[in-house]
Formats: sequence, C-alpha cells, structure tokens
Amino acid sequence: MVRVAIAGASGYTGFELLRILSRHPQVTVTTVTSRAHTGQAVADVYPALRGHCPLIFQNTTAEVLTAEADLVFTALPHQAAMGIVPDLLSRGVKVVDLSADFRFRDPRVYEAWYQEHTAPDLLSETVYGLPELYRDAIARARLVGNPGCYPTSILLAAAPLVKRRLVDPRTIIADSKSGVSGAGRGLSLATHFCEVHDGFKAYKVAEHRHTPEIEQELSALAGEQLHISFTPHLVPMTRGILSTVYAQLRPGVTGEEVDAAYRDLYGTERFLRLCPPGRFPSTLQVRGTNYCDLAWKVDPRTDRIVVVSVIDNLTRGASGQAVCNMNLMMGLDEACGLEAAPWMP
Ligand SMILES: NC(=O)C1=CN([C@@H]2O[C@H](COP(=O)(O)OP(=O)(O)OC[C@H]3O[C@@H](n4cnc5c(N)ncnc54)[C@H](OP(=O)(O)O)[C@@H]3O)[C@@H](O)[C@H]2O)C=CC1
Ligand SMILES: CC(=O)N[C@@H](CCC(=O)OP(=O)(O)O)C(=O)O
Repeated sequence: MVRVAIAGASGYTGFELLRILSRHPQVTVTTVTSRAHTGQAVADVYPALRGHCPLIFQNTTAEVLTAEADLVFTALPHQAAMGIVPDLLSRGVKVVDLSADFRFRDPRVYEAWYQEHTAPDLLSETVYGLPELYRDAIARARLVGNPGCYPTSILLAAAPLVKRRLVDPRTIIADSKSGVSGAGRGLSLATHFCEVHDGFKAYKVAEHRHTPEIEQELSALAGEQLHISFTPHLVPMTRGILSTVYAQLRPGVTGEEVDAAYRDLYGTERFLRLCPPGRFPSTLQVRGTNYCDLAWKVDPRTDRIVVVSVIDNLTRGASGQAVCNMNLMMGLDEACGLEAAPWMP
C-alpha cells in the first residue's frame, strides 16, 4: 500500500482527493492537515465523508505530513505550497503540488505573474503533470507541478493541432467558462451566491495567471515562443470547465489530417474521449471524473478550427489528475482509483 498525506485537506481539492482516495485500492491516507480545523474529525467538518474517513485534522507542518507518508499532496494556496515543499522533499517523500508554485520552468515567468519564488532551484527538476504530454517524466519525478484547471482543458484541446503543425499557433484563441468551485472554498464577494447566480461574466480579461502556463506548454510543442488570447468566464454552476479553442488552419490542411492528429495522440488514452462526429460535449458528462471529452469542427468559410473540451475542474482540473500523477510516480496503473463513470444528470 502507498501511504499518502494531504496538506490543505479541508479545501475543495483536498476534499476531492479524499473522495477519490477513499476508493483507491492501493492507497491509504494516513494524514490530513488543516490549520483552522486542527483537532477536528474530518467527518465533522465534511459530513459527506462520514463512514469513509476516520482521520482527525492535524496541523500543517512538514514533520506531521511526512511522519507516515511516501507521498504528500499539497492542496494549498500558491506561496504556502513553496513554503513547505522543500522541507517535505528533504524528508524523503515525493510531492504532487496542486498550486501554481511548481508549474513553471522559468522562475522569471512565475515571478512576473505571481510573486517572488522562494524555491527556484527546484523548478529545473519539477515535471509538469499533464500525463498525455509528460507520462514518462512524471513516472521518474519526485516533484510534480499539477497543471491549472483552465490550462488542462485548453492544452488537451490544442496539443494535437500544435504538435502536428496543423494550425498557425499565433492565432490561437481560448475562451473558457468555469464553475464557481474553481475559486476554492474561501469566501469572497466574487463568488457570493447573489453575485454569481443567474448571471455570466468574463473576468481577468487578457491578464489571467493561467495565460503564461498555457503559453509555456504550447510554446514547447510549437518550438517557438507563443502568445495566445485567453478569456475566462464564471458561470453559475458548481463544477466544470468548458473551453472553446479557435485557430487558423495552415493552408491546405484537411479534416482528415486533423482527425488523424487527434486519433494518433489520444487514441489509446484512458482519460481522453473523442466525441462522435457532430456531437459536442457538456460538462455534465464528465462530472466527478478524470475524463476530458473533446470535439472539433473545421469551419470551411473561415478556414478556422473550433475545438471544444470539457473537464471537471476539481477532478481532471486538480485532484483526479493529481491522483493519476501519483499513480505514475508510485509505479501503479495510472487509472487506479479513477475508473468510476460520471454521474448524470
Ligand atoms: N478549486 C479548483 O478547481 C482548483 C484549485 N487549484 C489549486 O489547488 C490549491 C487548493 O485549491 P482549493 O482546494 O480550491 O483551495 P481552498 O481554498 O478550498 O483550500 C485551501 C486549503 O489550504 C489551507 N490553507 C490556506 N492558506 C494556507 C496557508 N497559508 N498555509 C497552509 N495552509 C493553508 C486551507 O486550510 P486552513 O486554512 O485550515 O489551513 C485549505 O485546506 C490552490 O493552489 C488552487 O489554486 C488548482 C486547480 C483547480
Ligand atoms: C473560477 C475561478 O476563480 N477559477 C480560478 C482558477 C484557479 C485555479 O484553480 O488554479 P490555480 O491553482 O492556478 O490558481 C481563477 O480564475 O483564479
């Protein structure tokens, strides 16, 4: 059995890790931490977990987290994660970090969009945790930076087009809509029920922090530095992200070539489902799962391709992908614990 600890287990992604791992046949969760809930039973804080998690929250320290663990998930806000990860690694555990602190190869990019990086030396060994692109490196890593939710949905949609050079990568536009749980469990006016319910708005237009993360990965695939347009929106639903990605096809590229690119890259993937022709996916069809469902169409009037992807922000966009990465890092089947079907409606 693999022993894992979860730092920040009282947040939404922490809960989602506990939900998934409660059914994982090869994992025992030994330790969960939260500063505000130290000493309280998980089942008292989250009644949904009664009968599934007998643990008591402990304080968030490296010593507590590593006492009985082979791997630690850090489900903490940015900055707090890089404050503790070096200590965790020095105590001999592997780490999957769900924050943005270890997603960037170049600390200058992180510092331009977030804040000073306090553990920049670790970035050269960190692996970006998107299994479809970095499976082998993830399996060898001791520190994985789990991707952001929007980047996961956009990169999976665009990767075959950029990798196969089917589009002009400088024309990529990504337009994404997220459920409110993407903002975490903390209280803020922006996610207050009355501010969100029955409405729909764009936010952080042309300045969202996921932009450089998407650009880092698309640039690596394209072999040139890219800048893309990315607009996130908040929609009044609890879970889910739907991203629509547009790009100009290179002259002469056919629908058959596009089809072959998606099938070649994703045909054997366990958590990537290509929709039948003409069917575009809904966030409802991936809820609570690690699936990314994708559909695309060429618009011959404009020579643009339109790709639509859906994920659950808390599962494929965070904790499900984190568990998949853990499986790879610990030599387990990557789908272990992640195979349940979505719920509907
Ligand atoms: N929600 C989502 O869809 C996604 C989230 N993420 C990222 O995952 C991470 C966790 O997100 P999420 O679960 O939504 O966040 P939440 O706000 O729901 O939970 C954050 C957790 O971290 C703890 N915490 C907060 N501040 C600190 C601190 N300074 N030091 C130590 N612990 C702290 C909190 O507990 P306590 O205060 O009691 O210690 C809580 O358990 C974030 O980095 C987020 O950006 C990534 C992808 C998707
Ligand atoms: C709806 C909503 O607020 N979403 C969050 C998504 C952030 C996230 O989950 O990822 P990081 O770990 O990269 O912060 C946002 O836009 O900031």
